[in-house]
Amino acid sequence: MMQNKILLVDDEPAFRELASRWLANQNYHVKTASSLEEARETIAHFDADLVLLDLSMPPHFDPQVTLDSMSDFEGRPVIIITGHADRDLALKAVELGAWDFIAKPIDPGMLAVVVRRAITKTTLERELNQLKKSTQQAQGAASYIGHSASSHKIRALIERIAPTNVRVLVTGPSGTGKEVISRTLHDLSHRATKPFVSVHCGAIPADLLESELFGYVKGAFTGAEKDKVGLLSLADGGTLFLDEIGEMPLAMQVKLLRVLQEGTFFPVGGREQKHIDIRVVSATNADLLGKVQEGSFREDLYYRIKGVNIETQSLSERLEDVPVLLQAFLHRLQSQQSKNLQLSSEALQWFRDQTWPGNVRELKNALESVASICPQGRISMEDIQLLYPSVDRISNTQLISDSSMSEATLDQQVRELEIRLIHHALDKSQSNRTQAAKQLGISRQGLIKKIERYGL
Ligand SMILES: Nc1ncnc2c1ncn2[C@@H]1O[C@H](COP(=O)(O)OP(=O)(O)OP(=O)(O)O)[C@@H](O)[C@H]1O
Repeated sequence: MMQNKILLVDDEPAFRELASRWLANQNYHVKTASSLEEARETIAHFDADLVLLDLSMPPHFDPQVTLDSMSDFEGRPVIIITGHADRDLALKAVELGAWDFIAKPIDPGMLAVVVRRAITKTTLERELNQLKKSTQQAQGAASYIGHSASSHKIRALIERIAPTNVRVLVTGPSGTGKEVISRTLHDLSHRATKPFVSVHCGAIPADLLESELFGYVKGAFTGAEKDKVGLLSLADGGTLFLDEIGEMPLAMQVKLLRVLQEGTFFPVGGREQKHIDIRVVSATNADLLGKVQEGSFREDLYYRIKGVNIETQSLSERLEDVPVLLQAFLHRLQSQQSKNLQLSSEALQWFRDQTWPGNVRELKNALESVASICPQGRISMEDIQLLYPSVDRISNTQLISDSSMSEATLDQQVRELEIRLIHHALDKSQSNRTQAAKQLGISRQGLIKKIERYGL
């Protein structure tokens, strides 16, 4: 059976010796440290399931310093060892996230119970995380939905690069799933159980961005009444998602470059250098190279963040994704609203016929709005017309059954019908021939030939 690992941190040699021998007899693998510094070094290569931490440690013998150091053992339960006089501090430690405390002189029976409970908790949490990870891995990049060749390619790329540490730049129009891609890269990586921290570089005012990212120390500026941990530290071990990176102010770009080069930074007003281990995934809908050329984005930073580039396409260039996206969103809505939702064939056609300049975000919002006002489960054109009063109700089926054609020959009818369908598709796609061809289910070349043949 696998032995659980315990790190015992205490400056009293006799206590270390006795307690570690006793725990080893209980079949735990124990390592000891006599100072906080030694504890930090040990934990770097000894993946302890539990830390037993004396509250008063050299060189400071200041319990507050020990409490501050608890973040070094993050992800593992910490049991505080106290003298009787430290009871209030021990309670404070529990408030700050310690699993429990135990007072000296230690009762071995009590120690056994507290240690076993804490280890059971870590083991269960690890199993749960493992289970989540294997479910996610089994699904692969399925959360990025789409049937088009471009969507298949994106999923394949995500699955290939997610397990690596390579930096990724996701580019493409707004609402095309850049954040979905970034999140999936994280979920399929070995960092999945650590945080995914998303920073919208354009939404945070330039003068606040530095303190938001790097954090600050008490007194760094007016109003800094206590230390604040920045987003970079919160993302430690996980993924930092820099959304709209093209909007990052130039002064901040220099500072970010240093973090990416050295993996270190100073909180605002602080002297203690922080080390972080993050994977950076950035996204933009701007032309970043264009920004480099015009001087508003640093070239060195561009090459630092670029790593692998994943490029999304606008929805109008991959209209074949619309039905499968609708189906997935309907499915999600169904489980949220616990009502059976369906699209009538006319409604489905309407969704397929739109150009969706806001891409998947707009498609999803439109579906959600229409579904929310649909009285029964079946979404019809009446529901759509309530929200989109200018909707053109001419559907392809109606075009085909137009009675004014019934007297003409079959060839003439086909010609008339084709001309009307082509006009309809060109109107809908604002004369974009590629999109119109897709809507009609023919190649672009085929459409151009028909346009020439009919003199349109
Ligand atoms: N391929 C997709 N599969 C599943 N959901 C998608 C897909 N593309 C977009 N979405 C959904 O569309 C919405 C917008 O997606 P997302 O925020 O990832 O786009 P974005 O490209 O990052 O947009 P922006 O550039 O405006 O930040 C979200 O609700 C997301 O779930």
